Amino acid sequence: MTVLETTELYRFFHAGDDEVVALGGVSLTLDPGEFTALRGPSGSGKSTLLACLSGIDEPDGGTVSILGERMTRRPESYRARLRARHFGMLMQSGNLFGHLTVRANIHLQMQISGSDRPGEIDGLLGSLGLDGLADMLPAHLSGGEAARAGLAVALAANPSILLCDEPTAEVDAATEERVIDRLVDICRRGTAVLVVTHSGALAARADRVIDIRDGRIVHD
Ligand SMILES: Nc1ncnc2c1ncn2[C@@H]1O[C@H](COP(=O)(O)OP(=O)(O)OP(=O)(O)O)[C@@H](O)[C@H]1O
Repeated sequence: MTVLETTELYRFFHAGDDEVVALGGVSLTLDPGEFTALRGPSGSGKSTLLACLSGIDEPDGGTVSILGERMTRRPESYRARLRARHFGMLMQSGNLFGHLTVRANIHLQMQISGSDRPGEIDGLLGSLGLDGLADMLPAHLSGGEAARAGLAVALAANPSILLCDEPTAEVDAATEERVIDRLVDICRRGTAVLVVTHSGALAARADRVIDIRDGRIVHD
């Protein structure tokens, strides 16, 4: 079964008299175990698309369905429930609570998603090159470490779909390979993974590369 399906997604923003078409009719499906890279220049609509796919933002037109259940045009509380149940997310704004350690952030996500496995936290961090950082507060991490800690939180949900915005920004090549290995690993266990990236190394390992320009898919 398709994990996520969108039909003709539109999203408009207004600044004074000007209208920006952030999404201009995006239709796509993501299947279990599929590793998809999403590429596009700055301002092409990548973050807007992730926000609409996850129900954080509501598109102005079109539908999003997760495992056959429509998410669009539902109350925010309904969308939030679907998001908690099915999605792992690493957004640009970050997804770590600043007053909790990395370990507590991951543990909280496990509890929210109903699979409390605290014994797996150190292994998860190790697989992302974050050994020894479990008891740090997010403010004490570098940008790249914070992004990977955010990815650990997203992975801890054991999600049906994982959405990541630039998970390998600010990391060296060896660490990037570890992160990509971890993404491939969760895909092989059935998660649909969609990653916004500018990384050639990541796109080369993806099953599928989607290019977006001016809010439209120009290559899939
Ligand atoms: N809240 C908003 N209000 C007004 N315009 C917005 C808003 N969010 C996005 N936009 C506009 O919509 C377009 C798409 O933005 P979006 O952030 O989705 O692009 P992006 O591809 O993620 O860019 P980047 O790679 O720089 O993060 C841009 O023209 C942006 O200025």
